[in-house]
Amino acid sequence: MSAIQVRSVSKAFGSVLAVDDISFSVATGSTTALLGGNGAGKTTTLSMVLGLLIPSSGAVTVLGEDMARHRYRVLPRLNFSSPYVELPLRLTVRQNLTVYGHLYGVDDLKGRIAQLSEELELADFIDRPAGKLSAGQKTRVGLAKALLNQPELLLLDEPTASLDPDTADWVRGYFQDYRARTGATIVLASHNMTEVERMCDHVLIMKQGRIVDQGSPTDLIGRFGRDTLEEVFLDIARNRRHPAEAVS
Ligand SMILES: Nc1ncnc2c1ncn2[C@@H]1O[C@H](COP(=O)(O)OP(=O)(O)OP(=O)(O)O)[C@@H](O)[C@H]1O
Repeated sequence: MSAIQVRSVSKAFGSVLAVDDISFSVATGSTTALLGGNGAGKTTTLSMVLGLLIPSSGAVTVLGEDMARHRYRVLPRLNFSSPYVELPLRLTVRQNLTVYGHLYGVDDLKGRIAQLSEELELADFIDRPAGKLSAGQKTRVGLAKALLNQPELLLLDEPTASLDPDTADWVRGYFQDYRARTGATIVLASHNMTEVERMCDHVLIMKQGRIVDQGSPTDLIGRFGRDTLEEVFLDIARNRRHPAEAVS
């Protein structure tokens, strides 16, 4: 079964068509990447999957539920992190996690926060206001918030943005382990192609609101006659669509 099915979905903001008639599905238990240049429509797509934005047309099914009709049934089973969503800045990290934990109805919330604090190394700043954290510390708190309810579906918008290479590497390993342990489905939007090659079984490439290519990293690299996903990304961004054109 698919964890996500998106069928003929478009989203317009006034005259801007941010997402233009896309269809795709995400296999349960997979890690899928949503790639594309700035403004390609990735965040808009993730927001529609989360039910934060309503499509202008088309249908989104998440964990078997139609998001237009039953999104409240499915919201407790998913979660997300985004560097663009600020947590309340005056609340401490612990207070923030407590508020979100109550919203998600987490059992043994104190224990869960202690566990995440240890796993994501939040102890040094857990009683500091969220507004007084470094960018990398905020990212880690956002990831802890996203894991509070042990989601079956995790949507990650640039999960390693602002993290130093060592912490970013550790976070990637953490999510791979989380998926292996829980069978969760992960969808991530990322500009880091090495991260995508390491973590993802499937890649959806967006450009100007449309899905222009998809496949496993190995499949895409092979079809474009390239060595890395970064080179494939550049070929697509620069309209060098065929392997024969791509070798220059
Ligand atoms: N609320 C909004 N009102 C008007 N236009 C919007 C709105 N949100 C997004 N857009 C436009 O929709 C298009 C897609 O934006 P989106 O944020 O989905 O892209 P993205 O692929 O996530 O880009 P980035 O990599 O820069 O984060 C862009 O042209 C953007 O300017």
